[in-house]
Amino acid sequence: MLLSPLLSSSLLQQACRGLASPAICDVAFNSARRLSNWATVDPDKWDGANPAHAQNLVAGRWTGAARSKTIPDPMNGEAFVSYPDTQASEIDHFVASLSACPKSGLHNPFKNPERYVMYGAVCAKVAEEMRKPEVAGFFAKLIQRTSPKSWSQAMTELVVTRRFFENFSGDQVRFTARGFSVPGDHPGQSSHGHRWPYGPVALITPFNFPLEIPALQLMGALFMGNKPLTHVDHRVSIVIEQLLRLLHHCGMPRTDADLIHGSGAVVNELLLRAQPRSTLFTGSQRVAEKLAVDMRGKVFLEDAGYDWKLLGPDVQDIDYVAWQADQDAYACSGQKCSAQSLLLMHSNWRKAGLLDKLKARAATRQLRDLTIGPVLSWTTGAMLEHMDKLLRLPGAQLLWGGQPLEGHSIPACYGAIQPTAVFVPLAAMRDPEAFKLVTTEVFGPFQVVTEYDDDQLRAVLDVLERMSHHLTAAVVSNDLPFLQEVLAHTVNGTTYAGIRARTTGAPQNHWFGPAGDPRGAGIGTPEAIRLVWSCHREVIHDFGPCSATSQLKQS
Ligand SMILES: NC(=O)c1ccc[n+]([C@@H]2O[C@H](COP(=O)([O-])OP(=O)(O)OC[C@H]3O[C@@H](n4cnc5c(N)ncnc54)[C@H](O)[C@@H]3O)[C@@H](O)[C@H]2O)c1
Repeated sequence: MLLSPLLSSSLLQQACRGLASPAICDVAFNSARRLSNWATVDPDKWDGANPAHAQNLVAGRWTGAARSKTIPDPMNGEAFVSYPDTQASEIDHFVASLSACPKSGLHNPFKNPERYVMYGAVCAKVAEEMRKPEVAGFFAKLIQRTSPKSWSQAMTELVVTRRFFENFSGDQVRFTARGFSVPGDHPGQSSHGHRWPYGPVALITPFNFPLEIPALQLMGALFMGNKPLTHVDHRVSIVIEQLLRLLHHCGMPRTDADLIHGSGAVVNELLLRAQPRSTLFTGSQRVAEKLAVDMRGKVFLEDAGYDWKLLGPDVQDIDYVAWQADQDAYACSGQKCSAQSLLLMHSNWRKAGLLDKLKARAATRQLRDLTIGPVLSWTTGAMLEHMDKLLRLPGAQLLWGGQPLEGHSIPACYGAIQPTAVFVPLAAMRDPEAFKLVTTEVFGPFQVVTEYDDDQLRAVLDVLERMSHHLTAAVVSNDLPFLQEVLAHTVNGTTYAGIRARTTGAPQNHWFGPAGDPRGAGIGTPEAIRLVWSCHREVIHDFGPCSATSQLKQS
């Protein structure tokens, strides 16, 4: 694959101009001048010579730390963000701020109910701001600079976030906190189920969706009356900081949420000391399992994504299916927790030429427009080493890719490889070690492809049964008995079914989260918010009258 020789901020401008409408691009690069004074980053002048300076937020005050660290620009290695490198010795304020929130929360159905309405108004105002092209462009640019992805992917993240704010405008926050009542046994008695806050809570999210994931979870926590301590991966946390500044501008009380930049280890120490009553963690399986132990089970988890797509026997709309498969595997350089990691195709699809179509699509991805780009949590060497191990399995072969990207200045701490696919025969996956290797999540532009015949559906279902994580899945078929069979024997929390099925997408209008684990969280919808950010409290009203007969009946 031939790549453009220079990659820096001008490359990002090309990336934007390559895909967005001209009007949106112009505002994206002239946004800072027209933003209100809440923003502290100017995307027009943001580079190593003019780095952004991130700040922590604690008890309503923006603060720093004794030391600071810098983040390399993923496109050229220039130190383009400095952030407070908060040490364990500096977390007292955070502990005190979180501890100041009572278990009954900042609001609940009996306390400060006007705050439900207030958050509906804040959402309406934020949505209004995000509809302004200069604000949309500002956030899309921040997303693209910190977690490089094509302009259309960055803009989609902004749009999903904006629609979420639209969804929860007006009375929708209080409707989300809706309870129920059941008539009692005698006059004056009725039982009422309420959605109750946990009070002090924590929220930890990764780098790949710097705006959408923390924004949706942060707001869910706030809607239900909690006080969240927020931590987003330090490589991208400048984005949520800017959103918090916009939220304050739109009327959110400054003391409602805290933000800590910096290392996960310090946040771990902070959680141990502050003991939030619930923690939502989105990120790797390794950290998820550690926090589950450290927090004695008081966690909701959205962890590793090893997601599969099963192409049924009925070949149709092959160009659409190829386009969707390419998007699912390689958009955002494969750094979506919902990315297609394993493609299981019925042999009819191979015969119809699907692999050639997929290979041709992968070859059109370019660094120039960020349809392929830096990988933030795997180095080039680690991804290629993993590929080599897979290629040593019996019958394995490289389908496409498998080379480092060339002609760029992406720093060596990050990865950069071509969109890659390795074929592994279904039979090879019977071996437990091979299965472990095949189902290791590579958080980059990497997928495993396999093939099955009519008489091998059981073997396919066995592979799916043996997987440990069940986030997204796609069953690409309009063959109803086939769909029925597969859906009946699988468990993924977000499963797409039908010829248009995908593994990625995660818009604000449907549940997104794993299934098959009682700790599994969800994001975005009223049901997800109720599950993750509130618990059930039953209040039984029993006001009387207390007649002599009712005393007799009880004895
Ligand atoms: N299931 C989902 O919805 C979802 C969504 C996005 C990403 N992911 C997963 O995230 C992973 C990619 O992100 P990563 O590898 O950078 O994740 P990671 O687990 O290393 O980091 C995630 C977050 O945890 C923090 N952290 C790290 N160690 C910590 C500790 N000991 N205590 C508290 N916080 C700590 C980090 O600072 C970061 O904010 C992939 O596995 C991907 O599938 C899952």
